[in-house]
Amino acid sequence: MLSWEIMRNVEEVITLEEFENALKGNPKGYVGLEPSGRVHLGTGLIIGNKVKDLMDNGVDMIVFLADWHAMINDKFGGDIEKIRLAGEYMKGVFSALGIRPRYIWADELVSKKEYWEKVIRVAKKTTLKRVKRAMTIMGRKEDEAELDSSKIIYPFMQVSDIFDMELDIALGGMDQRHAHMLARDLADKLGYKKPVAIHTVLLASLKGAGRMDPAEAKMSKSKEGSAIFVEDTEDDIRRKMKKAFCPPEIEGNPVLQIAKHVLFAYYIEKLVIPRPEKWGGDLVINSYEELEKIYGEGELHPMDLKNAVANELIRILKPIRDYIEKNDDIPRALGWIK
Ligand SMILES: Nc1ncnc2c1ncn2[C@@H]1O[C@H](COP(=O)(O)OP(=O)(O)OP(=O)(O)O)[C@@H](O)[C@H]1O
Ligand SMILES: N[C@@H](Cc1ccc(O)cc1)C(=O)O
Repeated sequence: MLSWEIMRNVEEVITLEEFENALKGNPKGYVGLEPSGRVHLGTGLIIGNKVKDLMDNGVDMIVFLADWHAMINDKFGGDIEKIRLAGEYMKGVFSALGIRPRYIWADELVSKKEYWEKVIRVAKKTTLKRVKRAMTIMGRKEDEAELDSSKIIYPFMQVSDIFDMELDIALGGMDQRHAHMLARDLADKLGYKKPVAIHTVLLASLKGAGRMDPAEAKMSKSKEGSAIFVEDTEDDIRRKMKKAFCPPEIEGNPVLQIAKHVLFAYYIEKLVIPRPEKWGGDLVINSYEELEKIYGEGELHPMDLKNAVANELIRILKPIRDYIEKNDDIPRALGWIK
């Protein structure tokens, strides 16, 4: 039986049976990150905490710092030195969050001839149409390879990373499923280990998702105003929350999503909504389900919800802010703080 902890925030597992079997051995899993900049709630607290859940269940977890992939994807204008600094910074942030996995840089894999053999073998078994469709794993649309065809190589590399590290488990948000499905389809054909794919929910942009595809409307560091970063100051968090989209509906409400997938999933058992005595005094909500019910019935004002969520985020993220204040050399070198 899979525990609640291991399944929280997981949208799909392919397949559950393979996952249960893998956990009986000493499975090796990974999640890949482009060390391309700052860490937001999605990467830090949804993915980061899932890495920890898997480690707590005996999975040898690797955080793969995809420096070469970030170069292909034009992060820091393709400046590999800055990308490496950003990777070192991410390690520090994860450690401050209490997440201490093993780290492997893509640079270690690409230095081997056998790695490039895998890239070619994967490409030989993949149609151009399928690899173009897979470009959403790098936050790009199909036609973005028209002017820069190096982008076509990226999905082949991501699949080859999985094969090269002989992984049992590949973790990522729902936006990574094209890579994992391709790896699963090709594993048997090419004689490599077939990974179990675990996909987490995607936190929506603070601006709201509307009817957009969840992968396109996700909280992302590349989309201005969409994200709360784990190192945001108290003022940043309050300002962003104030502006956040918070409709009366539950569906597609980014503030409720943070309450559900970050706060109640990992950090709190009750949410206290501070309210003046004349409006009934503080409201104590004992579960996410209760919050959804009260909010859905219009019994809780969006502004009160936003304030309560902001208060909790400020408290949870305090260790990260303390860490950054003491270790600001990389953010300074990268020009994030002056
Ligand atoms: N909003 C989100 N909610 C949950 N997980 C996310 C979210 N955004 C990204 N992830 C996951 O975090 C991992 C790292 O993603 P990535 O580095 O692309 O994040 P990002 O900040 O959105 O980057 P970029 O904006 O440059 O595409 C991936 O597994 C991805 O699925
Ligand atoms: N495509 C992932 C990063 C990644 C790179 C290489 C991998 O092997 C895995 C993941 C992202 O954009 O977040």
